[in-house]
Amino acid sequence: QPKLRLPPRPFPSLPLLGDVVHFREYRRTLSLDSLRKMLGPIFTLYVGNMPIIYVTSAALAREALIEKGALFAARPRLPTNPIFNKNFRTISSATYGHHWRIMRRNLVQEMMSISKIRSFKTIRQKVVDDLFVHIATESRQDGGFVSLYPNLRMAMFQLLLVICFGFEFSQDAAQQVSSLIDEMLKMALGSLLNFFPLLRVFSGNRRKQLLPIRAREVQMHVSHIEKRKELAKLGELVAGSYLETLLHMDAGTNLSTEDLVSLCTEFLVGGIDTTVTRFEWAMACLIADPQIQDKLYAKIHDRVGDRHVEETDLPNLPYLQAVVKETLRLHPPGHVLGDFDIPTNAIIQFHIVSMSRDDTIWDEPLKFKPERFLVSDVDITGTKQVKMIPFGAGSRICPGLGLASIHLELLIACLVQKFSWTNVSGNPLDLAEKQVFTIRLKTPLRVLVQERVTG
Ligand code: HEM
Repeated sequence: QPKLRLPPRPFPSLPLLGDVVHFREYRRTLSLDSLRKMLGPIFTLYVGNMPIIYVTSAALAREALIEKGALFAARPRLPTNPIFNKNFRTISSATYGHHWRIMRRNLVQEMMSISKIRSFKTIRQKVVDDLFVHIATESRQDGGFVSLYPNLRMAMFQLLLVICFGFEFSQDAAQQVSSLIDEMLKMALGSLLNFFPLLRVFSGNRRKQLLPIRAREVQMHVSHIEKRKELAKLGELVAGSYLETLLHMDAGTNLSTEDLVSLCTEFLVGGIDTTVTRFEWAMACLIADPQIQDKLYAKIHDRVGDRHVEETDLPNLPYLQAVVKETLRLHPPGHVLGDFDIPTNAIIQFHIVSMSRDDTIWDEPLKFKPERFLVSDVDITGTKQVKMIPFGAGSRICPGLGLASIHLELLIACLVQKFSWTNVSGNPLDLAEKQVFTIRLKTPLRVLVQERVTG
């Protein structure tokens, strides 16, 4: 192999191990941020014999993702991927090519149009009403306290399962899907096999662990597909589900039952944890700064009065939209965006928090300040400029952006309108982060809620 001219690196790495022995040191003293200050906006770290190139500047991200988008639209074929993604047939794992294009087009055109998103309004309202009941019941039973994350996650499962399969799930059935997806995510993420080719002699063991989980996933979703068939005969389906669009796709697409299973799981994984954890961050920031929470409540009240917030109110609530954007800026779902194949065996990662917390772009970048979005119009898709790209940018930008924005805005508006949220621990709210698929709060929110008196 010709010697690569790679971006600078902090240490000479050890044979076979790469920089891995330095990782504890990085974590203790050298954050990626300090490496950026030391080495510049692009640098290389080695894990095993694989170079990982970190891009931390908005300008370089724009050049790569927008100006040279096609080059960065590929995805690496990591050895842990094929089982859960059915040989790279899902949208997120597919190679940039024909299959990816038609599957993505189906998702965007058939599920993400404004009219389609609105068509699920009734089910969203029902999920919000059920959530109110759960929160009120839990707070009565627990001295006014509520654990937000589990309530929110269950609500989001109930919602996305209907949009995905076209019928309502009982709490138990939704819980079963949620537990299996948790198990899959734990097994699929962060495998050392991806980075240390020598360890691949052990990949047989890993397959043995993954295959039974995959078998349960297939069995579970096949039973959902069968149930959908039965309900269709009885005329009892919610029209327009994701599964329905997949079943109506051109026969030339050749989707097998296993493909359908993987695509439905992808829809749920893509749409649930990303949104729920952003929601938890938003609430944490509103609780940590009661003045912002009060201001948001007042803006909602000014606009809608004592009736419930409805989806048609959302475009008229700019401060709510600013709260959502500020949450996505300060707490995007991951610190790095995707792994992109570039020539040779290198992986390139876009370190998106470096951009959205960059003090040359943002005034007081670490402060939660929704007002910043009221004075300037920031494009969060990266099309006009890259300042923050929580949904990615370029050809592989998140296709669920519109749906996720409605879910976040609606849930925050409804919960802030209905309840006031307080931290009564006497200590400042702990906003430390941890990564579990997405970045979430290390200490889950358990806070005091009080129903607001209206009228
Ligand atoms: C707050 C919520 C969400 C955030 C922050 C988010 C963020 C992201 C990000 C950063 C990517 C990777 C982009 C890349 O690799 O360049 C992505 C991809 C994707 N997301 Fe989302 N997402 C959210 C909600 C959703 C929803 C609601 C759905 C669908 C129901 C969804 C489906 C997908 C899919 C299918 C991909 C793969 C796209 C491709 O590779 O072409 N996401 N998302």
